Amino acid sequence: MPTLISSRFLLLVGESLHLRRALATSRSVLLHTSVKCMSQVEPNHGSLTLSSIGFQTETEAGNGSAFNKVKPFGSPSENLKSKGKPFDINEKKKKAVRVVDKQQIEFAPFAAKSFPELGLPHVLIERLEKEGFTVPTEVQSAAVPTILNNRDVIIQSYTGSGKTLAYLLPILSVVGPLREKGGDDGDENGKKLGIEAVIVAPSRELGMQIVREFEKVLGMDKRVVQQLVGGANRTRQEEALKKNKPAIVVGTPGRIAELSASGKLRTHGCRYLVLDEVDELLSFNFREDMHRILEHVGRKSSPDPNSNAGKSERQLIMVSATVPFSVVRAARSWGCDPLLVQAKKIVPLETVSPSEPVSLSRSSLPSSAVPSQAAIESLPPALKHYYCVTRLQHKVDMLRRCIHALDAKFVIAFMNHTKQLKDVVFKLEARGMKAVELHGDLGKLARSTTLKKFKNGEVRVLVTNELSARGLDVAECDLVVNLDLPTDSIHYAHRAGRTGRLGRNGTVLTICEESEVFVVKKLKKQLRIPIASCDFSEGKLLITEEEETVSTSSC
Ligand SMILES: Nc1ncnc2c1ncn2[C@@H]1O[C@H](COP(=O)(O)OP(=O)(O)OP(=O)(O)O)[C@@H](O)[C@H]1O
Repeated sequence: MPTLISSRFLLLVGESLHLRRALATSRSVLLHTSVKCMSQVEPNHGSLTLSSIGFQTETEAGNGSAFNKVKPFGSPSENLKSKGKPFDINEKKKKAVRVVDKQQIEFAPFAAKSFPELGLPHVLIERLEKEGFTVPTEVQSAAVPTILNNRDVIIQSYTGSGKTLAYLLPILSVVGPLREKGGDDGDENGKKLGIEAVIVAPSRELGMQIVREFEKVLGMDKRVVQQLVGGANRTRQEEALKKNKPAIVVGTPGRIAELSASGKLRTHGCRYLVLDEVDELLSFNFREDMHRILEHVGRKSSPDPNSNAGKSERQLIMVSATVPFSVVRAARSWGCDPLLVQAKKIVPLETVSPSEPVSLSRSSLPSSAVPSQAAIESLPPALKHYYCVTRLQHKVDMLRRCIHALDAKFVIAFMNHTKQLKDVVFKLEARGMKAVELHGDLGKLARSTTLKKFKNGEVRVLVTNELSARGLDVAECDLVVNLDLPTDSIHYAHRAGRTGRLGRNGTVLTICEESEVFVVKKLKKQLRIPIASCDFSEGKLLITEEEETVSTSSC
């Protein structure tokens, strides 16, 4: 349904882009060579510097074995080996019991290229090194040069693969104090250029997280980036815009549209418009605000409303782990000859058809598989998926037993209804497990304090709703639990993606009632992943059901 609505919205918003198309044709020749080179790059995990990204290797942990040789129980490869084995129901509960190892790295998504090879300014590379970013991820390696080539893009790669830096770095190469010509953030005459990049995200948390990522790279002058999220004091944001004259603003659709309509935020001369979690931004809720943003950001007003002459060269960057066809259609409508950029592939959007929204390698898929195709693409490869069955009233107890059995340290538990979160927190706390609730009804301050407590390890379990399913980046999160079933495979994938970030291992457990097992089996089929049935007994994870065949023929 949201997809349908979004597409209708797109048709309404449709705009002519003759000017940009003409310009893009000329520059596409330039791009061709680089795209060709990039698509030949093979990943080389040997170039990864683990210590630079804060991983602890098995060797460091005293195990003595190389981290990349570890194949933990239930890993995708191991589970696939069992495919086709007949499942003997009598063998139930007799399976070997193994404690799942913590935070191992199964598959690190790092590219063979280095940051200097991507064409970034020297001063920016120095900053990255200072912050411990030494090796770009595959999607960064593909996206950075493409964006630097002025192309409109959709960036699609699985959750936790570094999509934020993939657009942030090329923007900072052109905008702000680390840009190519260095010096200050003004033009040649030292005059401020106004807002040059607008980044839109669907939630305050995600907006704030993006600002932090910018600040991590910028380091020094925090006034370059201004946060414009809803729920925060609007007058203060207006004052900061006036005083600091930021080059980049990051915010939620409502607040950006509101400030734009009131004339306090002038974005007509803006060069970049980024839509992060674009599929979510296309939902009905954001329709009017997004309409305003798309019509005004980077659009110079012209005396003749039918003329494109006054329109500026805004570059459109759309980002998400899940790219359904509605996003492809949106990009075609708003962008100028956009490209689809994935970890190892860059293709023109024109070549993407409705039956194969983002993956050209899976062209044999029937159109009935399309809705879950976007979700399949978004799942980090190193996740392990389980489900266990219990009665409704025992779900929290099962959650607690699971946390103990896996010795999980950073747990995100998802529920569907805000009202129930408090009750779960209360039950966990009553059993001595520190927990906290996070949802949209909390004020901005309460939300950021809660997140801080979770991130710094003060609380072990974050009990939350769909609000946290997208974008939330807590590197150490080692367990995601569905206390309520997600509504579909896309929601499952985004929830699951809160763990297994940047190649780390992670576990996803769905706790359901007997009557809901068929939904889990449906998810398993749609996502083409093994979701093993399990139980928790004597502090251990027990696999209670052999994996059924998981079709990978088209993957
Ligand atoms: N090249 C890199 N080296 C080390 N760490 C990196 C690199 N790129 C990104 N990271 C870190 O990886 C984490 C995940 O990145 P990010 O949040 O951008 O992922 P994502 O693909 O946008 O995930 P999601 O789809 O869930 O929003 C962040 O903490 C980020 O700082």
